[in-house]
Amino acid sequence: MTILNFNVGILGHVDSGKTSLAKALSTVASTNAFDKNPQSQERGITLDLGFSSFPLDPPEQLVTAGYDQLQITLVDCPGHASLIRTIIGGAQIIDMMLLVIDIVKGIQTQTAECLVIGEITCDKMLVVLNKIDLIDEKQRQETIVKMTKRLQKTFEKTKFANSPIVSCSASVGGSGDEQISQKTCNTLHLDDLISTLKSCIYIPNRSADGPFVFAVDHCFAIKGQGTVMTGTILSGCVRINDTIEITEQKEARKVKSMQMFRKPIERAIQGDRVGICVTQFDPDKLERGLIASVGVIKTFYALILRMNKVHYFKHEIESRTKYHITVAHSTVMGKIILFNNSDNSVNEDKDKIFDYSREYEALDQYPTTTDSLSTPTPNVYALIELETSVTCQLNSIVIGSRLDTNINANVCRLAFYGHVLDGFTDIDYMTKNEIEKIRIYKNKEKTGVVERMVDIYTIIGKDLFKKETNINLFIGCKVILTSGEQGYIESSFGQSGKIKIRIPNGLSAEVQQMFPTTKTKKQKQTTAKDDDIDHEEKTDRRANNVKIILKFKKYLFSHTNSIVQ
Ligand SMILES: Nc1nc2c(ncn2[C@@H]2O[C@H](COP(=O)(O)OP(=O)(O)OP(=O)(O)O)[C@@H](O)[C@H]2O)c(=O)[nH]1
Repeated sequence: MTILNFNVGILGHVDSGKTSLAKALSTVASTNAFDKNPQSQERGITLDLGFSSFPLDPPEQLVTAGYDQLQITLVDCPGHASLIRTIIGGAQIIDMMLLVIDIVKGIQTQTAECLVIGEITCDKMLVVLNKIDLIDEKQRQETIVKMTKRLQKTFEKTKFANSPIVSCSASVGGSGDEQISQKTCNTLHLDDLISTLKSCIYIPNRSADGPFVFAVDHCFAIKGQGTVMTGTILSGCVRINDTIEITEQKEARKVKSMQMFRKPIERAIQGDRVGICVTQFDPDKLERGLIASVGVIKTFYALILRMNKVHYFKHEIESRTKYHITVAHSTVMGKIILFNNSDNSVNEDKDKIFDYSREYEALDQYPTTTDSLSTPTPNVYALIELETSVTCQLNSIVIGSRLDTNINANVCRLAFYGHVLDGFTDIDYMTKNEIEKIRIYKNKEKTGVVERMVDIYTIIGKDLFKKETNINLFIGCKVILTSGEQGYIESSFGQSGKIKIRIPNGLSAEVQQMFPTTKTKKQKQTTAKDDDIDHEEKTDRRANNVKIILKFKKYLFSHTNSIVQ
């Protein structure tokens, strides 16, 4: 028997009827489905992901592909704005989205955010106009047609143009803890919904190959059995007796038994929703997270992404700004540094990911940082320094958001999205090897002035560095004078950030005229009058302003001092 488990996320604004719809459609509920959590019941809102399922007759193309059963797993996501982290985590495991819209209210703030999450995480959407029972029967059809047209216009601009829109009433009546078997039948048009859903089913990627990675959404103990972790297999396959690693804890355990919606199973593959039972693991140690084949998942302290801006985000994405970074089921703070790929050969080939660790012949070929991103732009990359490490696999979806924005502000809080290309796995990621691993620099320019000439080959420069700058890092760096001469920094001079610059070809006669040479002891014993003149001249000459320009590249990470020219 080959079963395809197809994961359908139910997303939408708070109170649009997502949980009611999940209840109306499902025949099997998993542990936390339908707001069973006591806090959910108290507050009357969904606080966590709820999983439930129902079977469907497999459509023709599935049968042809060798599946004889189709199981739809519904992932009921919370709608409340403050729970967007959970929604993002849930959306990353779905094959298709059901976007629930209250027909009376139309598109609301979280409807729009859910649309963005859907655009980032999945390819198909089915829109459900819910609560049609609230519209007087005489006006119902007309209202449905009007709302459908309005939504079609909105979706035209998204990747979900031409998505089917169905209307229904999911209300099952009664309180939140009501069992499915007790549902009353005041639902409307659910059959239409189910047949449209069926027409949207496609054959998703389901491969048993590759490393086993499993996104855990709940973890609990069962007396006499062990600890059960429920979740969705993101890649690979798992069998009873396989050794798996609970990644954050770095603890390895053997799979004792497995269930898929209460039926024992021996083996499960990518896309399946299963409960995995292990022994001697304290369930309090894991709430959400990843388990995987040993050594597959890494803990990253910094991530490198290929990323893009969310179209609806009203502000610029600014380098050196902090965002909420959601990867897998974690949301942490991270500082983003944007960089561009200046390697033209890659720009031409969209699918080619440039090698940010390669050596380039000329320094201007290195990727360099950009300050901000105001519109969605291809070929933008980001380095994200995380405040708390995250555990994820390469290629995971990352969403950057400003969840601190006032939730009543009616604006999209999702700022950018991308995929993890690489990352730094060691807390000590500033080691030499790691610096070598990623060669991304920002262009810097410093300007100073010539204070005086020591001899025609040597000048003293100032205003280039602060007193506290470690000038040793810049020794040997090339500088250019605005009068045309080239030179290099030979050493620091004194304690106030001044530098001695060597001009191998010597200063031009014109520049020599401009600056007094350093006085010898003898010269210093001049009269006070002479000294006054000299001082006056110095000021005048400095007004001519021969500037010293130092161009260099500073390594991208904020806490490293590595520079190149
Ligand atoms: N009249 C009517 N009420 C509905 C319908 N669907 C849901 N409701 C009611 O709307 C309220 C919210 O329903 P839920 O299913 O909890 O909505 P939700 O979108 O899951 O809510 P959150 O998860 O908290 O965002 C409940 O009182 C439901 O009984 C419907 O089709 N018609």
